[in-house]
Amino acid sequence: MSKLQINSKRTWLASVAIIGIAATLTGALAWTAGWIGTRPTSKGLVGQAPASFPPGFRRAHGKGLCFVGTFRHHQDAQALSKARVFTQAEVPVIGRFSIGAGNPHAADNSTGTVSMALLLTTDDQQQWRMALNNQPYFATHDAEGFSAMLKATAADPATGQANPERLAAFLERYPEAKKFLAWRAAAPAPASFSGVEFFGINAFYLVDTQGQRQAVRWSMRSQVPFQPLANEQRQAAPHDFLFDDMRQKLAQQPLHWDLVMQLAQPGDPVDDPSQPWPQQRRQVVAGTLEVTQVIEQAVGACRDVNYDPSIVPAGIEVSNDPVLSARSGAYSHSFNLRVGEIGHGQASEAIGKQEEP
Ligand code: HEM
Repeated sequence: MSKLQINSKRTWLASVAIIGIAATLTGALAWTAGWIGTRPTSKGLVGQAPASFPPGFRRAHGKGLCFVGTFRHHQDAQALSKARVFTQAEVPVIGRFSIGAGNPHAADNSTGTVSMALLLTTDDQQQWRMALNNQPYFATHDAEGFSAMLKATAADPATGQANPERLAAFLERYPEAKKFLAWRAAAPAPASFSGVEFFGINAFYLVDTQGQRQAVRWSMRSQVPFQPLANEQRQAAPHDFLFDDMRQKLAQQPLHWDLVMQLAQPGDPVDDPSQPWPQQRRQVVAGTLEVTQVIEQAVGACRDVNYDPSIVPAGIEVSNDPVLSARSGAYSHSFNLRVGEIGHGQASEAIGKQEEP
């Protein structure tokens, strides 16, 4: 056996190489875990949400109402995708209406964001999960931009307004956000979930029986007209007006939304959710959702669902949109936290149980 020569050049070179490899691996681990650098992690993204709410609730969109319904495909969808949802006559749906606020006790007029989440399960146990908002596109091209926008538009405690310098610095880095902020300022608030069009925002691919892939973005377009709410009415609206309206409407009759696929053309930006495709792109109605009943979220099946939009069945594929993968990580982190709190008996309110005396 040869002896280790401490003073030899080879030994030193080998030591330097080993230290270098160890440092690179440690750095990579620290970066992946989010200990160093500015890359957003799931923990960091969820950490942006207000934290002082009761345990067991979603870290974003905490206030919600479960619903059940049925999805029925339209024939036109079959040419685009081989997914089982487009051949099975009726697919059961577990859904959720929510508002954008994190606080499960927020007033319904506290945010302009209203949302729909869907879980479709076909008879072969494949699932398609979606989480859609009333905004037609995302503010920024990546998830860092989402965090940066929350900080840049937060009210300065001294003035009650966004800090103009911080906002200008954000817009210099994310100029695409200007059109989103303008849209948000002008968009009429909804008087009801029932007339809202909900957008999936991120792009996906539909895959047909021949393996052909078509990039699409989808929305759930209501079959009843949008009802806008004037500012003064909105200020005076009761605390739970949006959810109470759904409880009342669905006690009378079902509501319907069409699943609309917008088809990209070559050159349309597939992986940037801040860039909507031209209005005139072909649209295909792929099916209709019938919502029949709402159930309170503390006891409804939607409570323990993680509506991760990257869970899609065969016949649908995710795109490389970085916001889609960031969402998947953030939802899973939020889900693990809230289900952990329920599992540890810390979340009596979230599961509708009285506190033990
Ligand atoms: C970087 C971007 C985003 C982040 C970090 C983020 C974060 C989150 C988190 C943490 C939750 C709670 C998940 C749970 O506990 O189950 C959530 C829920 C939700 N998000 Fe996002 N989100 C992002 C983008 C979007 C976009 C683009 C949309 C719309 C297309 C959207 C729509 C929703 C909806 C509808 C829910 C409620 C789902 C439910 O009812 O369970 N989010 N989001």
